[in-house]
Amino acid sequence: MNLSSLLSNHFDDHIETASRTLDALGTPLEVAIEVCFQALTNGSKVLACGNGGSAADSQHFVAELVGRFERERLPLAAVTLSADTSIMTAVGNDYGFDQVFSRQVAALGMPGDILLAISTSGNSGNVLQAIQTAHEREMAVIALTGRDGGKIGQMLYETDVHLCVPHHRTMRIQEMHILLLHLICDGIDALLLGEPQ
Ligand SMILES: O=C(CO)[C@@H](O)[C@H](O)[C@H](O)[C@H](O)COP(=O)(O)O
Ligand SMILES: [Zn+2]
Repeated sequence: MNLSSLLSNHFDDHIETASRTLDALGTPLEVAIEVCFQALTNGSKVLACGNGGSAADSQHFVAELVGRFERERLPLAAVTLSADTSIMTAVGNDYGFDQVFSRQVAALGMPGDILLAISTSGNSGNVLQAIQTAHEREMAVIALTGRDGGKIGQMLYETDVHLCVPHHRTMRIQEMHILLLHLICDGIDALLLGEPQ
């Protein structure tokens, strides 16, 4: 086992994937920033969800909106749907795991709000149900996926934003997702505060 070549292959693949992601997703990423900016400055909010590493990513993103990213600004309205263990266990236990996010979207989501849905496969049942409920609530959806976008890619509306990372490995897709989420934060700050000095 040559660890050094294993690691260097990862770095090479990461860099190459970042470049392909910019080519593939630069335009929809700009749209995602505009959609978030419009909603957050119009009194609407972002609800974010995902499983496993994507649950952590949704919390990370929400923390940067409610707290701050790099510069001082007003707090922005965002809630993660994967952090409340009482809701997760009660809804999971009483209604099924597929409803742990959709139930919260039904409770909190208003027309004009945004659902930020994260799934590397695009096939997690609870994320699919959250998107369906968001559509019923007249919310816009920003979906972060990978591979071929899975079932999420097939259920999004034209007005939604799909950021599908062009890679097949979960780890690499997640690495690009956190980059995309940081760039959404930076883009929102640029629209709110102007270009960084
Ligand atoms: O972080 C990782 C793997 O890097 C895992 O925790 C991963 O997020 C979990 O297996 C998720 O359940 C995968 O769900 P999804 O991305 O396919 O929606
Ligand atoms: Zn992981």
